[in-house]
Amino acid sequence: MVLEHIRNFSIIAHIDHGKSTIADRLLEFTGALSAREKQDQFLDKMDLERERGITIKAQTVRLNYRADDGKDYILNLIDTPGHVDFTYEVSRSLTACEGGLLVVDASQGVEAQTLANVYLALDANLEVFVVLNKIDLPAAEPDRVKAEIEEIIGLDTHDAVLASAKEGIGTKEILEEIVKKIPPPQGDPNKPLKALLFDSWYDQYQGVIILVRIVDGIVKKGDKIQLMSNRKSYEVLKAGVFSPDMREVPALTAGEVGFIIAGIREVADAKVGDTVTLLHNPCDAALPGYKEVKPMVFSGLYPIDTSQYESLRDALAKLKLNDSSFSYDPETSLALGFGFRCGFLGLLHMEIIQERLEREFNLELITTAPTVVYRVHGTDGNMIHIQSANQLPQTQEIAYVEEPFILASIHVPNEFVGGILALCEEKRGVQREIKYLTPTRVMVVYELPLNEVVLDFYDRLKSITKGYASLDYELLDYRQSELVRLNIMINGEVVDALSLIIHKDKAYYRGRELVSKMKELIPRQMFEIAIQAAVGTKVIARETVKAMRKDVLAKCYGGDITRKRKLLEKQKEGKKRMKNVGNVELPQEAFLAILKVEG
Ligand SMILES: Nc1nc2c(ncn2[C@@H]2O[C@H](COP(=O)(O)OP(=O)(O)OP(=O)(O)O)[C@@H](O)[C@H]2O)c(=O)[nH]1
Repeated sequence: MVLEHIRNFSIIAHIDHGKSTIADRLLEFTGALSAREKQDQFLDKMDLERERGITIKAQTVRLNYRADDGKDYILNLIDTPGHVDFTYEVSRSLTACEGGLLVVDASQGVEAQTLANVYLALDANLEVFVVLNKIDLPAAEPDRVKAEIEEIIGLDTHDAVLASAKEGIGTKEILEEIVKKIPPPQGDPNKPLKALLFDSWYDQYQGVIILVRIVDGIVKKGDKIQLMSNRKSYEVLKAGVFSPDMREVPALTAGEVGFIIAGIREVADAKVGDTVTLLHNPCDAALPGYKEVKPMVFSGLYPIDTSQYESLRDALAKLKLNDSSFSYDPETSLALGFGFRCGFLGLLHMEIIQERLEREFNLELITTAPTVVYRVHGTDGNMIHIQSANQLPQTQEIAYVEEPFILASIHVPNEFVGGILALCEEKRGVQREIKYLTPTRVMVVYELPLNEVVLDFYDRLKSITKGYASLDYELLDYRQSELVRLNIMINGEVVDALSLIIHKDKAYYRGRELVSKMKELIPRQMFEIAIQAAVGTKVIARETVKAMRKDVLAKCYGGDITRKRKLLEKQKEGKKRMKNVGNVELPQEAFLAILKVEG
C-alpha cells in the first residue's frame, strides 16, 4: 500500500464524551464489524473497562475505506487510554499518528482532559479536527461549544462535524474528514527499521504482543529485532494487523501500524515508548521521548484470610504480566501480617487493580491508605525514597523531608469556584491561576502536594461540584515540607498499617478526627479499648470503646439447634472483614477511616 493511501489517527476526548461509541460506528461503517459480530464498544476489551465505561488498554484497528474520491484507503485507528493516570501512554499513542479527531460532547463542552489531550496532540504536531458528538441530546448546544473550542483551544470549528454516535449521524463525514484533513504518513522503507512501540500486553496463548508504528524500514516474520532501551533481541514470529481480529501480513512497512509477536516473555521488557530496530542492521538513533514510567501512589494490600497469601502473590504476578507500570514487593505488618506494598500510576490505576484482585481472583483484601513517594534526606547526607510511614527513619536521623507536588487543572462551572478554592487551600495548595474560559466555565490551576490529593481529593471535588468538575494533573517537583509520622495505637499498640505521613499542621486535627471515627467503627468487645493518636511519643488524642458482653446466643430461648447455627453463621459473616490487632478485632472500615476523614 502506498503511503498516500494510509491515514493514522487517534480519537481525543474527555471521559464519556463518546470516543468508544464513535470508534464503533467507524468500525461498523467500514465493515470491520458486521452487525452480527457487533458487540457494543469493541475497543474496550476488558469487562471491567466496559462496566466502568473507561478505556485502560490502548487498542488499535485497521479500517478499509473507499472514499468519495473513489480511492481505497487504510485508516489505522489508534485508541488511547482515557484517564489522567495514563498520560504518558496517551502521548506515545499520539506520536504514532498524523492526525486526531477531537470529540467534544455538544452538551458539555470543553473539559480538563479534552484540553490536556488536545495539547498532547498539538505538541506531537498532529492535524486535529473537531467532531461535536451527542447532537441528538436536547441539551446539545453545538454553536456555543464551537465558540468555546475556538476561544479556549484556538482550533478552527467552522467545518466541525456534527455527530451523534448513538444514532449513527455524521459517521461518513468523519471518515471523509480523516481522508481529507489528515496527512498521509511519511517514512522510508529502504532505511533500517525504526519503529515506535506504543502499546504492549500479555496474551495467555501468544505471549507478549507489541503494537508498533513503523517509522522507517520494514519488518517481517523471521527478522531479528532489537529493543533499543534494553538491547534485548528477539525473532519475529508473527507480524500483522487488527482488522479487527488479528491477521498476519507479509510485512509491516514504513508508515504502517500493526502488531509483532516475537517471543517476548514479559511486558516489562516491552516498554511503551521504546524503539524497535533490526539486530543486524540497526537504525542510527532511538526515537525521542522514551521514558520509564514509575509508580506514584503506593498502598499495602493484605489478605484478610492469611491462607490467601499465596493466592494473592500469584494474582499479583498475573496482573504484573500485563502491566509494567504496576509494582509489588512483599511487606510485613505487625497488625496485618504478610502482604504486599504495591505501586500504581495514580488513584484510578490503584482502584482498578484492587477491584480486579477482588473480583477476578476472589480475594478479600485489606487496603491501607495510599501514600506517595517521599524523599528523606538524612543527617548523614544520604537521601532515600520511602513509600510508607513505617519506612520513615527516626526523627533525629532526618535532616529534612521532601514531598511530590503536582500541577492540577480543574475545570468547573463558575458557581463552584468558591468551593474549589476553599478545598485547594485546605489541601495546602498554592494558587497559580484562575481563568474564565467562558462567562460560565472556569479553569482553576493549583500547585498541590500529591499526598493530600491521594487521600480524598477526588471525592471531595466531586461532592463540592455535584460531579461537574474535571481534573487533570502532572507531576511538578519535590518540595521540602514539615512532615511527621502520625501513629494510631489500639490499647497501647501501634497499628503500623494505620500510620500516616502527614503535614505537621494537620497532625493534631486529623489525629483527633481519626480516633473519633474509629471509635464509631470498632464494635464493642469484651474489654475496654483505648484508641490513641500520637506524633512520635506524644499522644495527641484519645477515645475509649466501652466493654460489652456480646452473646449472640442469648437471643435463643429453647434448644433450636438450627436457629443457633444460623446465628453463629451470621456472626461469622460479620467477622469476615475483621483483622485482629493484639486481642482487638478491627473492621476493614477502620483502615479506610483514614481516607474518609476530612482536613
Ligand atoms: N445521547 C447520546 N449518547 C451518546 C452518544 N455517544 C455516546 N453516548 C453515550 O455516552 C456514554 C459514553 O460513551 P463512550 O463511548 O463510552 O465514551 P468514551 O469517551 O469512550 O468514554 P471513555 O472510554 O471513558 O473514554 C455512553 O453511555 C454512550 O452510550 C451520542 O451521540 N448521543
